[in-house]
Amino acid sequence: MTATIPRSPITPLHSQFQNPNPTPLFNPRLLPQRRRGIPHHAASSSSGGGESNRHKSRAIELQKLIEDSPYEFNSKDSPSSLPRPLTSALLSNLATEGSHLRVAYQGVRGAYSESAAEKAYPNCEPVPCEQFDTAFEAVERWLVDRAVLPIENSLGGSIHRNYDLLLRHKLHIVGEVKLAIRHCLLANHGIKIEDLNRVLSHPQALAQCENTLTKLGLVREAVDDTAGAAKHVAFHKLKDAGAVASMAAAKIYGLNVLAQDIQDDSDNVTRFLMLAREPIIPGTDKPFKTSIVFSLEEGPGMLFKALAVFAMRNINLTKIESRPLQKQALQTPDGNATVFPKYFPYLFYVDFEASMADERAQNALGHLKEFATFMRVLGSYPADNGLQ
Ligand SMILES: O=C(O)C(=O)C[C@]1(C(=O)O)C=C[C@@H](O)C=C1
Repeated sequence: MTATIPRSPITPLHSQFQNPNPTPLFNPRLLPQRRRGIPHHAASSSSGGGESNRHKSRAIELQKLIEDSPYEFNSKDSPSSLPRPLTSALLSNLATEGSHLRVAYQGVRGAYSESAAEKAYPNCEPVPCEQFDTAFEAVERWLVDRAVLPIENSLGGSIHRNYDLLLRHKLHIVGEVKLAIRHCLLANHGIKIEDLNRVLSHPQALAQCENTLTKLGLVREAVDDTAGAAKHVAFHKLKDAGAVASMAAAKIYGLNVLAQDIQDDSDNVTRFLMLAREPIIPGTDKPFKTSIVFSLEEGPGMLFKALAVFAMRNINLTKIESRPLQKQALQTPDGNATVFPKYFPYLFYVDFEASMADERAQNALGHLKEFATFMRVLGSYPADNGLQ
């Protein structure tokens, strides 16, 4: 059963954006060229100018970054201070520098995804979105600069919707961030655990607390996000319902914490992807991961053959996910009956531990392309090895 959650006071972005042609928050192509000896291609992607103050200050920030960059030189400089090429370190700093970035996440204030956005881009402005699709669309339409979305959880598994959306949209994975998820059981003040009949939360959160909720005999009700559940319980002053959400959500919505760390395993980690309109330049200066999606002809040993392109180059795979290609039912020519194919066609999503700048990765993908019916690189990005 899905409860209806009232809108946040700061209304989250929803899919039907009002302005069909929103002004880009920062479109490098619209900015004037750099004046002080910066090579054309560097200047065109980094200097300032814009309409709003926010836009201007963003441009100034980026201008300053370029001024501090190894490209800075003037005609009186000695040869040793001639421009040095951009390094991947500089570019990935640009990519992870959070100040003034607007970052879309799914949910309302207090959602784990908001914490993930703040962890990925410190000092960013997190922008709540109603659905995952909305966050993808917000980046594509320049309403925000990045999106941070959950992709898998150590207890609940994959967030399939986001795998499907990665393919449907043209965004690039520019990073990953892992967040420890510690769920609390929240209720209005004065309510005891014994008073509760039901509990509201995001389906992933409910799944991650399966054992505790079963022991308590609570009926689960799925809603869009954990913080939205907390908000609903507080807003409607519910007496028979609690919410599974974060400690942050308890504070924001003024709820009491009835139980802490109710997830089935104390090591509960969600991995989030950082998405942008442009890819980052892959480096080899730190551990990188690459995410791809491909499909194969039906036949014996095809997947084995596909995975062997990595094994034979000693490339470690960190994740494989298969998703049905969404045309499982075929109409007959008369349009009346439905023919089911003998096999469901599948898409395979694979993450591996190598940068696209690594020759082994290029060779592996070149090899895979020889027999894959479709292949796309979703992104090559620094690995988050912080939470293991
Ligand atoms: O509901 C939230 O707070 C979310 O950020 C969503 C979400 C998810 O989709 O997996 C994120 C992290 C947790 O695993 C539980 C829920």
